[in-house]
Amino acid sequence: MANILLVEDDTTFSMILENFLQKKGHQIVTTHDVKSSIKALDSKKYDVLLLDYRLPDGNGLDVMVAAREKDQNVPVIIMTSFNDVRTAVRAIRSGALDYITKPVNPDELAMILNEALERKESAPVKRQDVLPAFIEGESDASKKLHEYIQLVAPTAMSVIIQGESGTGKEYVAGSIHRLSKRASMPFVAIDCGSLSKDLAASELFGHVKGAFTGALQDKKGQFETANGGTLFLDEVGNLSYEVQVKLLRALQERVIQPLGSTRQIKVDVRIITATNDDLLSSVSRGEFREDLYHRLNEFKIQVPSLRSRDNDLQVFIKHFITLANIELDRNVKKLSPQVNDIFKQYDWPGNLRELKNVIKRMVLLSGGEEAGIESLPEEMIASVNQPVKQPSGTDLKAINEATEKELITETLRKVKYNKSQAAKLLNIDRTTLYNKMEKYQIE
Ligand SMILES: Nc1ncnc2c1ncn2[C@@H]1O[C@H](COP(=O)(O)OP(=O)(O)OP(=O)(O)O)[C@@H](O)[C@H]1O
Repeated sequence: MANILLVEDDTTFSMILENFLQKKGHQIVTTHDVKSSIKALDSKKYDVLLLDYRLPDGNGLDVMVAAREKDQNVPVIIMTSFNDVRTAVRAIRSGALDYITKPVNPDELAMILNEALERKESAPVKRQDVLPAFIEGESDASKKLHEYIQLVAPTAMSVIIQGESGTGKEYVAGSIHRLSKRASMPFVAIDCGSLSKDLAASELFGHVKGAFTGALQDKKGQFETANGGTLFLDEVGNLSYEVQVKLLRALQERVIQPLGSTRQIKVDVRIITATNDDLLSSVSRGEFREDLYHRLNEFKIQVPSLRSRDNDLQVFIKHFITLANIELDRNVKKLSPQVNDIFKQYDWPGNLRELKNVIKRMVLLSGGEEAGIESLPEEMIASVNQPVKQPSGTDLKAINEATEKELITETLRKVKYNKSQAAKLLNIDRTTLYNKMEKYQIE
């Protein structure tokens, strides 16, 4: 039995979900907008937050941020329409555990909920003693990636791993650790995106009893836990300025000081960080310390997007089918040729994570040995089959906007979503590009 906060503005759908979840033995509190959800967070601790993305007075991420601020670091599942999958990807980037596309399939929801409840104990810090299987891929981009991993792994260098959401940055970090001299020591992964500002310092450096309200006993920081091994800081750009200062000191002087303590603790930790964004632009905006950036950036690895990994798609499809078969006790052997075609054309904004999720859903819904098009979300099929619709008639403004949107999307795709390069090609400045991306909801 879990305590679930369900936030959904469609009251009929909300009731259906509530009934379904109650039948599974869970206790549900339902709210329909951001404001009442934030109130509901004050009255109770939840095990999972199940949040619709679009809400009348904001969106699901607003509720997630409020929860983090109230120290409710619970798993968050975002419900979104397939067309908003890019939004879901952004949600994962900001610390949500998973997303589910509407229309919600009950079996899929039950599966994701169970996973969330299982993982609840360990979020946002994961200590991995056994790292999962790492698939190398066959494309040129993969070969280059592995060359770099092997090159940097045995050294003591700090590494920044850059790449779109879901490309496998944490997997790359784990792989570096496994191939390093520290392999027999801990690998600790921290998702800085899901840590509230106050929590981050205590999570990293620990605290002593009474250091702040709520510090009821001494707590060891993850720096100490990872001593001798590797500390992986995902979404490092989200750390507050104060924590950045403390982190720099820890790296330069190799000592940490738990909050509220005068004790200095020696630590020997290799730091690997990951970011979705270009950290350098955060540096130029003054949001990320330049000295820390250089200390972290002794070596940079760019993880390729799935759409640029050519023949790797087939390798990963096979791998994820095997994983899903084991987990769901199914016997799917392959995807139908039609599905394969769609997969090749689709642009996978959520990269490997999205592929894994889509395949898991297909395996769950397929009874036989071949997963067919009927187990794919309809909108995914539509997104591949329908080119951008040009408005017809004489509405010049609408036609111009549609053309502009298509050109920006196409250019971004061409330069693999490098916004500086896209802005240059489009002959506009970056701010204009960002504004237009926002206007046309291009992620
Ligand atoms: N090389 C790989 N071999 C097997 N599975 C992989 C590999 N890389 C990624 N995956 C799968 O893709 C999923 C996403 O990977 P991961 O969490 O490492 O991405 P990420 O880039 O760190 O995401 P985010 O930007 O959201 O932090 C993982 O759950 C894993 O299942």
